[in-house]
Amino acid sequence: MDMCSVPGSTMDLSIPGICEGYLMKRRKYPLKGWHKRYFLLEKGILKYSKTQQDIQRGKLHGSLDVSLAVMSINKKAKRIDLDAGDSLYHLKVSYMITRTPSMGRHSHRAPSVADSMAEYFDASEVIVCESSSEAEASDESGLSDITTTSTSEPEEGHGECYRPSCRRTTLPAPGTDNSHIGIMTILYNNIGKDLSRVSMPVALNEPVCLLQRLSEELEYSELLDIANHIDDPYERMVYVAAFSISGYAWASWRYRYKPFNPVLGETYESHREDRGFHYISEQVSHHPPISACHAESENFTFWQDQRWKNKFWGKSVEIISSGLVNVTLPKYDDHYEWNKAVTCIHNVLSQQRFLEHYGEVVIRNTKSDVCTCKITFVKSRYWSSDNSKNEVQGVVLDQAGEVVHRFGGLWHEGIFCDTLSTPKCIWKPNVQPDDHFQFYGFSRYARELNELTPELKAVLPPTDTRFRPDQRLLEEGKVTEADKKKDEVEEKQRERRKEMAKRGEEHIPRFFRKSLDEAGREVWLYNGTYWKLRKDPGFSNTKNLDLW
Ligand SMILES: CC(C)CCC[C@@H](C)[C@H]1CC[C@H]2[C@@H]3CC=C4C[C@@H](O)CC[C@]4(C)[C@H]3CC[C@]12C
Repeated sequence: MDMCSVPGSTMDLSIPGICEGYLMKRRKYPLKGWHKRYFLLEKGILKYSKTQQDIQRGKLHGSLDVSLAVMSINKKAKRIDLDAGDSLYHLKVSYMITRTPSMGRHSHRAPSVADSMAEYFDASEVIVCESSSEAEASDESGLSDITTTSTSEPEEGHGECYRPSCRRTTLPAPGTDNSHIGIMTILYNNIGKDLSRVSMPVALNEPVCLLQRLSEELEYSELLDIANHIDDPYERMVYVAAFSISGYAWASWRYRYKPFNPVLGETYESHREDRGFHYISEQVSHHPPISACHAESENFTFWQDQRWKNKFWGKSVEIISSGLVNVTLPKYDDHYEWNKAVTCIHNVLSQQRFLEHYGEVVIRNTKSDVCTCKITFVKSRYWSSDNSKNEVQGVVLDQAGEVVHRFGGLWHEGIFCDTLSTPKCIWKPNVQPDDHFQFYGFSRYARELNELTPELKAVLPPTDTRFRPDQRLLEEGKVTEADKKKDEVEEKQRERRKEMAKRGEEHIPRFFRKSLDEAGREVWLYNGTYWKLRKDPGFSNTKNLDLW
């Protein structure tokens, strides 16, 4: 693609001239499509605006230092991808002219697709929602309405204890510093390989696995308990939406370690009497990795199968999940389903790493079309101040598409809705423990996930993550031993696969079965046997997989 050629020889080492002209720039997530922008590349700095006049007037929409970005050319799509670490750009050529300082301006413009496309303003790309300011989301006065079970103080003198306060509040050992580990080197040594097959040093791990992380999406299950008692369908939707957003809050603290990949057949249960639900999950496929889960309570059922793809852009990784989340509320016979936002690990190779969610999440009630909900996780603009970070905005729409409720806030700070009869904060994350940095950025809830009490030990199947030895060693701070064990666990998994292949057998998950949903998508559904078997005859009396 001859985008910018300085007349003369290819060996011309003189300072390149200014390149300028119109390019098509992919619109910010989630708004698909392209819009035309005027770009100017001078001394390695790429600036852009809506028009040439705007550039001249210094009215920039953005600028970036190309020498610090990773550029990749997608010939087939005729696209240039620029990963600046803090943000990702996708550009397409429509027409570009070259101007060297000595040349006059060639301001001819070729007709292009750009002309036929609708014009959009960057600023109006997001739904403007008055109620979503940071100030309001963190307005203490509005917060008294939230009911949280997890922050309530324990009652004194309580006999049998399953209150959150009786669970452990810290981990046996703090996390070790892993900043010295060269992820670059690991990647270079594995060029061309499927990264999910590359064994990473355990020091990059946190002592929970993806099945446990999936269960963290239920940390704010009280929002569903509330939703199951709201007669008004629009208001009910607001609470379901807040629940879907609450599952993203961990990202502002959990960017330094990666969870363990569950081995095929690994299970994880979470029996939360204090919260009124029981959760079961299983790794049902290894390549591609798929984790299925199912939770039940008096007030809701919750299930999903998590499958995702990674896109590495040079500095950042985008994680695109394809499974849908499902929630039913028995009182109103509702069945909600929604997609997931994209999670981006910015600057994945460096210490400036941070996570961002963006994209549009649509919640539908498959049992009724009274209302739908659209949530936008706003992609932050790198040139704007920090307060646009982590913004999320949503609307509940009626059948005619009219807005009934608006809500918004920041996914790491809280969600406020001012269209309810009493405007209020719908959700606010629990306060992080003071020492969270030392302990992998774990919330109180996350610290409880891998706890193995004697009572649990007696009833869990041996495939439960809590028995996974390498993860346990890491939790205890024994990194060297954990590393060795991790190799063994992975080797054992490979052996098992080989054996099965030899026998021509296919792995059959134990608690989930493959099925098709109404839209014909492949889904994994709970087969209803886990809690029954646990009770009778008990997992110590059943045949279980030997995973480690
Ligand atoms: C190189 C390493 C140490 C950097 C840390 C990477 C961390 C931040 C990455 C590794 C694996 C990632 C997870 C992989 C899969 C999913 C499922 C998706 O539906 C939501 C995001 C989520 C939960 C990702 C969040 C970010 C994550 C935890």
